[in-house]
Amino acid sequence: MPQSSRIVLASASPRRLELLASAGIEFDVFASDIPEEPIPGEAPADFSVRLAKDKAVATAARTEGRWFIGADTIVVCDGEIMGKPADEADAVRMLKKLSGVSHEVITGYAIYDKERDGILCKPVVTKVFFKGLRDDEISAYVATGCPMDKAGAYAIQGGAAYMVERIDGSYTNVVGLPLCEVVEDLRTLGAL
Ligand SMILES: Cc1cn([C@H]2C[C@H](O)[C@@H](COP(=O)(O)OP(=O)(O)OP(=O)(O)O)O2)c(=O)[nH]c1=O
Repeated sequence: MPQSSRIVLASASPRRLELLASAGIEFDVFASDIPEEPIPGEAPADFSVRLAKDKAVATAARTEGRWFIGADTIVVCDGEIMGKPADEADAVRMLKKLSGVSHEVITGYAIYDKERDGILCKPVVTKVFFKGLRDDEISAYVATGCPMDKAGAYAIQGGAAYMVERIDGSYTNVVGLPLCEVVEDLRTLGAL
């Protein structure tokens, strides 16, 4: 594939890589290093889209390629934006808050076309309903270490699968990349 037509996934997330690869798309991967802090008063969806854009554009500035995909996943529960937990105590706190209630998972994504200097970006929202969690379920799950690099301290595709009663919306969006939307946009842009 010529350098100029390459798709680049601007991410260190193994979940995003697996999802995009599962669609049969050829791409390169370069991790971005963007600070992930909300601006006071920033709406959750705006925050996730801003980070997605920053990841895509920052990676494009230092890497060969044409289309750069950035994404950011957050959990929003009762107005709180949950990124990755700071430590195990924070993971326990997050899971206790998610127990027995519904929350939103928002993945903002951006596709930056370096050649045209244009960007397409949007947030995708999935509603997730958790069963009530017992304290021993939470502590056993946190002890696995799995929650530590996941927004909201859980992985729907991993050890937290049994905690999810149902979802309303895209499953791949919860895992980290709304595949249906991203593939459709790549086609519309002429990247595929
Ligand atoms: C809610 C949820 C999140 N996650 C993951 C997806 C993301 O990798 C992570 C949220 O962190 P992000 O900051 O969105 O992504 P990242 O730091 O892992 O990767 P990068 O910024 O380099 O693209 O949480 C799951 O794997 N399963 C889930 O059920």
